This record gives sequence, structure tokens and C-alpha cells, in this order.
Amino acid sequence: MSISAFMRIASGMVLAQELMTLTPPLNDVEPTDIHLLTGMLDTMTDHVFLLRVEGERYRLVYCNEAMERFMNPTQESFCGRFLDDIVPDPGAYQQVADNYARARAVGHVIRYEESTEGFDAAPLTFFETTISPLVARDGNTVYICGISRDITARRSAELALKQTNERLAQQLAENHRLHEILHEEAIRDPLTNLFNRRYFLESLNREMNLAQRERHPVTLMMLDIDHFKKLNDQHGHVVGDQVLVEFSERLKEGMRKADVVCRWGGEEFLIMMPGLSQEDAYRRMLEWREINSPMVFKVADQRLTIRFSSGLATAPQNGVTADELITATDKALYLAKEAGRDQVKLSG
Ligand SMILES: Nc1nc2c(ncn2[C@@H]2O[C@H](COP(=O)(O)OP(=O)(O)OP(=O)(O)O)[C@@H](O)[C@H]2O)c(=O)[nH]1
Repeated sequence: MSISAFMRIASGMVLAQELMTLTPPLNDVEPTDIHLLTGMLDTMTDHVFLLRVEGERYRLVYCNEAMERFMNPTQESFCGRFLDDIVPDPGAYQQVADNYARARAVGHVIRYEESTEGFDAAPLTFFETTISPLVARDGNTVYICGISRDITARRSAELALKQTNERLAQQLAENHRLHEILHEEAIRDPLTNLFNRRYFLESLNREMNLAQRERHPVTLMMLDIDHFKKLNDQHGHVVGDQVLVEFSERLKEGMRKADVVCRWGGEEFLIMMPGLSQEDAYRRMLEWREINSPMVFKVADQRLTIRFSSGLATAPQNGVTADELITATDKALYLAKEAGRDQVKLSG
């Protein structure tokens, strides 16, 4: 007979003796029942153990073969040792002891997850453990019996799944961010960051339909920097670009949130003002001009002064489609240019 087989039989006998000599007795248990039981327990892959309660300490009096092999590969004597000796790490021991105290307090089976972190000579493994207090007739808990199932593989799979999910969530957020950037780039003019022509036309068509249904006005205003070619010729294209950027900023600052400000092309800007009558839009434009015309910039140590012309047209009186309204606005702007520039003209 091998040493380990002998030890298993001895362990069964120890358990039988343990349970039979209890005062007061645990139950009407026969030694043959115990041998049968330990034989069965040794066929299990789960860890089965029995701890005797000795004051505040727990002494391991039985563990099945699977647990013995796992915890004690050197085959040194394992049963009979106190738990605080088997689990030397105070934090890890406290966790185990807390669970036992909880089971003793509630007086029935409890289940929890634990790991071998802080255990002596055991590889890091995760267990799902079920323990039960065995209570003697006098009401005292004399044993804690338990069964631990190795859930390391499940835990690893769960962890891998969690990590995969986190990665996917990150990827999704990144895709969303890129999508937003692409969308922004698709609707904005790269130099001035104002809305581009395509976005403006989409918005205007939508707004015109809504305005028709709800019977509210939509006013368009077109602005064009006067003699911009001259500015470019005198100061260079780069300075011209800076003027366009600065002019766009001031334009945005002066408009309402609901207004759509667009770079229509070159040095031409188009603004949609939903719900604003021509009179109100005109008044606002004059107020804005008071502050901003002439517009003075300091670009590359030079003081530049620009002036601009604008035209206003309002739906429905100057046009009921987007095309009609833009044409009317363009004509009003042309009138302003024809009249000597640096002014606002109304359509019709
Ligand atoms: N710097 C710069 N210049 C531009 C840009 N787009 C168009 N332009 C210039 O804007 C100028 C527009 O000139 P014109 O259409 O003759 O208009 P203008 O000189 O402002 O004359 P009026 O509008 O009649 O007052 C041209 O010289 C274009 O090259 C741009 O993105 N950057």
C-alpha cells in the first residue's frame, strides 16, 4: 500500500474517531458510515474539509484527498494544524475567520467566493466555498464543514470577457469620437470652421419647410468683404486668410445660437436667421455694424481696416424656396455693392 493511500485511510479513521468521541455527541453516527463517507469524498474533485472550533481558533481535522493534494503537495502532516498556521497572512486569515463567524452567527449554510492569496504553499486559485456550522445539542458550534469548488477557469473567462467588453467599449467610444470628428469635418469649412455650403443648404431647406408649416419668417443675410482682392494683393494670401478667420470669429460672436453662419465661398458669408423678420434682422445688422464696421485687425504687426457690404432677404415675401431666397439675398448684396459698398441693402 502506498504512503498516500495509507494516509487517506488514516485520515478517514481520524475523522471517524473525531466524530464518535464527541461530547455531547453530534448525532447517531456509526464508524462504518464515516469510512464509507470519506471513501466517497475522496472521489470528488471539490475540496471538502472539516474544522473543529477551539475557542476562537479553527483546527483542521479532516480534508479530502483533492484538498490534501492541492494544499499539501509535500505530503507533510496537514490535518491537525490550526487554520491561522495554514494561512499565515493576517489579512487573508481574517477574511476566512470572518466568513466562519458569519456562518456561526446565522447558524446555517453560507456561500462566498475566496482565493488562496496569503495561503501557504498553494497556487493562486479562486474558489466558490459553501460552509455550514455543525451545532451540537448544547447549541455550540463544534465544527465548520465546507466544500470549495475551483472556479479559477470561470473567473479567468469572466475576467477575459470583462477585459474584452472594456476594450470593445473603448473602441466604440473611439469610433464614436472619430465619427463625430468626421461629421464635423464634413460640415465645416476648414479655414474658418464656419459651416460649409452643403450643410447650410441642408439646414436652409429644412428651415424653409418648417417656416412654411409654422408660418414664421426666415431671414438670410449675405456679407462680402469689400475689395478683398486688393487686401490679398497688398498683404499676401496668408494675411488674407487670417483676416477671413478673424472676420468669421466676430461674425459668430454677433449671432444668436439659432442662427446658422456659413462661409458661402471666398470672402462671402451667408447667415440664416430663423424666426427673424426683415425689420428685426436689419436692426440687428445695423447694431452689429456699429461695433464692427470698419473692422480693424492687427495682423503680423500691421493694422488692417476692412469694410463689408451686406444684403438681406426674408421668406416668404422675397422667396418661398431656398434657391429663391438665396438669389434674392444675393441681389440685395449686389445692390449694396453697386451703391458704393460698406452698407446694407434689403431685397425688393
Ligand atoms: N486669402 C484668401 N483669399 C481668397 C480666398 N478665397 C478667395 N479669395 C480671394 O478673394 C478675392 C475676391 O475678389 P473679388 O471677387 O474680385 O472681390 P473683391 O476684391 O472683394 O471686390 P468686391 O467684392 O467687388 O468688393 C480674390 O482675390 C480671391 O483670390 C481664401 O480662402 N483666402
